[in-house]
Amino acid sequence: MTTAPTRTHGIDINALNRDDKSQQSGNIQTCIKIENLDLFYGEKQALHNINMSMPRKKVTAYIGPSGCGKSTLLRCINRMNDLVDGVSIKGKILLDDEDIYAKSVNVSALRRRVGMVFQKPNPFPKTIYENVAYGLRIQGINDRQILDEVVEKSLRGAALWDEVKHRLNDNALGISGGQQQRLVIARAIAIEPEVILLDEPASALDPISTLKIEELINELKDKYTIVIVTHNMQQAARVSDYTAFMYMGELIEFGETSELFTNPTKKQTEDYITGRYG
Ligand SMILES: Nc1ncnc2c1ncn2[C@@H]1O[C@H](COP(=O)(O)OP(=O)(O)OP(=O)(O)O)[C@@H](O)[C@H]1O
Repeated sequence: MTTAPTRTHGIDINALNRDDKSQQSGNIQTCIKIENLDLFYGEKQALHNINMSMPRKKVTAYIGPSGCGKSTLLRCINRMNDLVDGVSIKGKILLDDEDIYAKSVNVSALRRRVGMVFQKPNPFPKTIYENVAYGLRIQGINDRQILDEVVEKSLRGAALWDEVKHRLNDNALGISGGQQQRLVIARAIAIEPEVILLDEPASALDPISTLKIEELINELKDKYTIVIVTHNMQQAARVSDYTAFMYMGELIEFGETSELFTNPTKKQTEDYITGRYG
């Protein structure tokens, strides 16, 4: 009889993020479905026929070597690539069964449903309070009581409240990088999105701040569908339920993180996770 190994390819299998309850129930709903997606920057094709279904209230990680298209694919989910000159996109992305590239879609409304956090924390040069209240204010909500409640709830949701509750009127640029990144997450959740896109959210942070972001991701997935781009395979293994491995603009393999890291079906995936290239 063989015993399952506890470490494979440098990844601690026991540390893999597992959600036994939902897997046992088999009750996994799709939140985002990508169908036959091609993306071109001018003449150059950066994404080739991507197909995947990302489950609701789970964390999906995109991994792969530099330049393979992870950020490009992530940015398609809230149409951030629309802002890049010369981009053309074919195929579909369905959010709750609605094509987000349909002509009728209001892109601002889409971006309220699909929040995004970037690699480098980007708080506005305003107070901590006003950073979190920002999304409500631009919707015309100025009622102090409502704003107070949302600011507190969002900062608590981003695991930052206790650290900043006495300095809400301080400039957000004066807090640490790790705190700024949690503040940006608080700003994103204040408008109650359905999906949160995280583009290497911890790569500019120290190990303790990184750990806090990872713990936060674990808490946030109770409420939100999360997609994270990471260079760090250990991080993907720790925080995600599903992992997509990309290579040269193609989706090579997508599946449960615990499976993909321990039992990849494609040789390219195995080569990457064992450090043979990338
Ligand atoms: N705005 C742009 N204009 C032209 N080409 C671009 C643009 N953004 C990305 N690319 C190209 O598209 C390909 C995919 O880039 P992308 O940034 O999505 O990869 P990535 O996997 O996220 O890389 P990294 O891990 O280095 O951030 C690369 O060849 C890149 O040079």
